[in-house]
Amino acid sequence: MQRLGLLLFVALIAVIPLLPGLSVFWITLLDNIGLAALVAMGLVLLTGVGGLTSFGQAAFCGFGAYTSAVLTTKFGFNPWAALPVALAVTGLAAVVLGLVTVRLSGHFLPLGTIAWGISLYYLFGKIELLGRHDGISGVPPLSLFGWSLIEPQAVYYVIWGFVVLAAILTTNLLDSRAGRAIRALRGGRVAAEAFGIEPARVKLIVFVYAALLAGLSGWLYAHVQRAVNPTPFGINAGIEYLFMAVVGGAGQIWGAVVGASLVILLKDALQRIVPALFGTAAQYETIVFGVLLVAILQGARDGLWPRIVALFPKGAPAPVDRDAAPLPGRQKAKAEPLLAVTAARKTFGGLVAVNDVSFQVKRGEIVALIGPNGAGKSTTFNLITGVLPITAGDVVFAGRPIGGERPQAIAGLGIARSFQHVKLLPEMSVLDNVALGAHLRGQAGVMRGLFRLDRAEETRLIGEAARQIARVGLADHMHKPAGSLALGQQRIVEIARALCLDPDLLLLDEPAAGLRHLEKAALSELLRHLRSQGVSVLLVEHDMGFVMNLTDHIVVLDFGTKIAEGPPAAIKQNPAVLAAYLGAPE
Ligand SMILES: Nc1ncnc2c1ncn2[C@@H]1O[C@H](COP(=O)(O)OP(=O)(O)OP(=O)(O)O)[C@@H](O)[C@H]1O
Repeated sequence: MQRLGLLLFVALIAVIPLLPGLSVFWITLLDNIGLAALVAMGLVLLTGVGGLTSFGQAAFCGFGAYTSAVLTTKFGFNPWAALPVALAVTGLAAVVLGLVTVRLSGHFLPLGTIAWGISLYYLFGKIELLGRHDGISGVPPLSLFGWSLIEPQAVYYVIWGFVVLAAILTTNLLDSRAGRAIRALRGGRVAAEAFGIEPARVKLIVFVYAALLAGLSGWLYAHVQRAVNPTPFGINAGIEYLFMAVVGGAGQIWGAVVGASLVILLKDALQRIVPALFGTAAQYETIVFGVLLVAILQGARDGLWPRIVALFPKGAPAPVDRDAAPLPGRQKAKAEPLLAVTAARKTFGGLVAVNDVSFQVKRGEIVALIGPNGAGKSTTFNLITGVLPITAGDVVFAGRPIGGERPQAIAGLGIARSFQHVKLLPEMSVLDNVALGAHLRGQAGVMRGLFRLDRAEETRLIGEAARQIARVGLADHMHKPAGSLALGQQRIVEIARALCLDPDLLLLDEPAAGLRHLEKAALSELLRHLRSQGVSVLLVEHDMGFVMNLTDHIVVLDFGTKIAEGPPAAIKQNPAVLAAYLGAPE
C-alpha cells in the first residue's frame, strides 16, 4: 500500500510539469514547496516524532546555502562538489548547537532554538565573507551532464527527486531500531533509559538529521535563487517551517509535503486576494493567514495527513515472521543471590522514603514487595534500576555493585521492568512498543536503518517481539495502537516489552492492577512459567490474593522501613504486618 502510494506520488510529480498550460509561475511555486517540504520533513522527525520543538530550523538552511554560495562564487567550486561541504558544515553546526540544545528540557528547548535562530540570522548579516546584509549574488545554477538547470521546470525534477529520496530514507529510518529509539523519546526519559536507549545521543542524532535536510534545502535554494541573503534564514521562516510540519501532521512524513503545500499556496493566494479586497495599505493577509492556520489546527489537531489517510482503505500490516531465528540470548548471570539490597537508603530532603532496607532475591524466585501506599516500594524499584541515585547502602546484582550505575547499564546487565504508571507510546503499535524492549539485543544504527541494511536483524527483532506478545496472550492485539488497549492489558504489554530484553530479573510494579480474574490467573501462570525457566521476579502488588498465591517470599515495607519478611504463610499471620495494613493494635 505504502509502496503503491509512493509510486503514484512519483508519477504525479513526473507529469505535473508536462501538463499543458501550466505556467512558470506555478512551477516556481512547486519548486518552493519542494524546498520547504525538505525542511518540514526534518521537523516532522525532530518535533513531531522526537518531541523536540525547534523554531530555528531556517538557520540550518542558511548554513547550507551560504557554504555553497561562498564556495561556488569565491572558490570556483562546482555546485555539486560544494554539496558535501555544505552538508558537512551544516552537520557540524548542528552537532555544536545540538550538544547544547538537546540537553534543555520543557520550554527552555524551544526558547533555546529561538535564541540561536535569531543570533545566527544577525551573524549571517554581519560577516564580510557572506556579503553582510546584501548577501551573495551571482551564485551559479545547478547543471547536470552539461545541461544548465536554470529554468524552474528543469530544477523542479532535482528538487522533487531530493524530496522523494528524503521521504524514502526518513521512512526507512523510522521503521528501524534507531527509529523506535527516536519515537521512544516522546515516552519520556525513564522508560527509554530502562531499555538501554541513550536519550541525549538519540536526540542529537535526530537533531543533526533534521539539520542536514534543512542544509540540503538551503543548498538547493542558493542555486535556484542564485543569490543568498540572511532574510530567508531568520526566525520568521523558522516559525513558518514549524507551522508546515504541524499543520501537515507532526509525526507524519508525508505531512511535511502537505503542510508545505498548504502554507505556501495559502500565503500566495492570500497575497493576491486580500490586497484586492482590502487594498494594499494595511497588510491584512498576514493576519488572515494566521487566523486560517489556527482554524485548521483547531479543526484537525493532529494535522491534515491523518485526515487524508483516513479517506483510503487501510493496508494490511507488514507480515511478522514469528519463526525468525531468535536473537542472540544474553549471557545469563550465575551468582547467588541474584539481587542483594543491603541497607538501602533514599532521602528526599527531610523525608526518608527508603530507610536502610535489606532483602535478597534468589535465582528462580518470585519475591513481592508489599506495603501500604507511600511505603517506599516504587522508590526501592527506582533505586535498583538506577532511576534514582541511592543515598546510602548497596545494591548488588549478580555479584556486581550497581548502586551508582546508570539505568541503561543496569538494563544491559539483565534487569527489565514495568512501571506503576504505564509508560507505553499510545499511538505506536503494541508490536513496536514491545520491540523497544529488545533494543539492547540489536546493533543496527542509523546508517543501516536509512539504507535498509538492517532487515535481517530487524526481522529477528520483530519476530522476538511477536513471540513475547503471544507469550503474554496478546497476539490478537499485536497491530493495534497500544493506547487502544484496556489499562490492565497495557500493563501486560509492558511485561512483554520487559521480556524482550531476555532478563535475569523482572521488576514488575503492580502488574495485576486493572486485570480481571481470569487475566490475573493467566498472569500468575506466566510468572510461574518464567520462574521455572530461571527468571527471577520482584513485584510490587496490592492484590494480596494474587501475592499470597504466587510468591515464594514477601518483603513488607511501612513508612520506608522493612517491618517483616518471610514466606506468604508467615506474613499472613505477622502481627506487625496486620497492624500496618489494618491499623490493628500489635
Ligand atoms: N521524587 C520524589 N520526591 C519527593 N518525595 C518522593 C519522591 N518519590 C517518592 N516520594 C515520597 O517517598 C515516599 C515513598 O513513595 P513511593 O512512591 O516509593 O511509595 P509506594 O510504596 O510505591 O506507594 P504506592 O503504593 O502509593 O505507589 C512517599 O512519601 C512519597 O511521597
